[in-house]
Amino acid sequence: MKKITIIGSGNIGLSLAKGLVNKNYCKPDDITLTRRNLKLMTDEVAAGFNVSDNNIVAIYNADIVVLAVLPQQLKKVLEEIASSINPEKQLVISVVSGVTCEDVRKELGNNVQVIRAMPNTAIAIGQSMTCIASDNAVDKNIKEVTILFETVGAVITINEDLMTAATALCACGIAFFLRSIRAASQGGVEIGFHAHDALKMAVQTAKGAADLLLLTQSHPEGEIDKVTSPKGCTIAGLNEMEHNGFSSAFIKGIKLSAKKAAGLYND
Ligand SMILES: NC(=O)C1=CN([C@@H]2O[C@H](COP(=O)(O)OP(=O)(O)OC[C@H]3O[C@@H](n4cnc5c(N)ncnc54)[C@H](OP(=O)(O)O)[C@@H]3O)[C@@H](O)[C@H]2O)C=CC1
Ligand SMILES: O=C(O)[C@@H]1CCC=N1
Repeated sequence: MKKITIIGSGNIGLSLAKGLVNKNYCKPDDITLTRRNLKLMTDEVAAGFNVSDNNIVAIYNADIVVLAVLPQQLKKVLEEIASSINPEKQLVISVVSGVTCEDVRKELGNNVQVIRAMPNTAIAIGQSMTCIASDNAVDKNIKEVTILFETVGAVITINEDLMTAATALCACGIAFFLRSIRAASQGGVEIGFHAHDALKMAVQTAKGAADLLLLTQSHPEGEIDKVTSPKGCTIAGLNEMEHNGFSSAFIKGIKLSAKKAAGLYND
């Protein structure tokens, strides 16, 4: 089994580690997690992961090195590990937003194979939408990374210049859908349900909507047409939402996130 070192064990680094173990891609002992504040890793130690606050030592035996620190923290990490990476044996995966494969190679060396991956936090339960891209990785490595991320969700390979768009739509996107579920539950409370019931009803309704599209490959508007009875209450609510800018707000939010994602490295 390949050894994986994840540099930066925050929200997405940990979600990835947990997802890979939950889906039996590897055992906790195959994964080394790093962060500076090791005191916050007691749960991960108890779960059997290797932990370290020394990135150089942590990557020594790794086949795959995953970069999962904030964009603003990356340069320091790359400078630190540059002379310890072995381009012949080690593959680098970066999930860092707004940082190109070339940016990573500028610090690590031109012969290092770098693949960018953009997952979302549903990776912890094997339900990520992950986009991957590379400008220099060989097919064998792309395939290996595809298989890794397919064990924890769906994967699409895209051109690298679409990576910030993928960040907005999928990685940030999960927050947008979560907020819409929260908003639906708040509406539910106002029309008479207790909060926990309203949330459960909103969550299952959202899941049903997503599964309808996934399982039948139908178009959202086709499914909406089936709900909106003439002169009915659905079209009344839907049109009220649109008059208040629902679709427009969503689209504008995604566009702003994509713009912001592109500039994070030098922020
Ligand atoms: N959150 C998300 O949903 C997604 C995030 N991303 C990208 O993933 C990256 C991480 O995001 P996120 O997990 O949210 O951020 P977090 O702040 O939650 O995690 C970053 C982690 O990096 C650690 N860290 C910082 N500096 C170092 C260092 N020098 N060596 C080792 N570890 C270090 C921090 O711990 P400590 O301070 O203890 O060192 C922290 O645990 C970002 O680039 C983000 O753009 C991509 C897709 C989705
Ligand atoms: O908000 C962020 O910047 C990160 C990148 C994608 C999801 N979270």
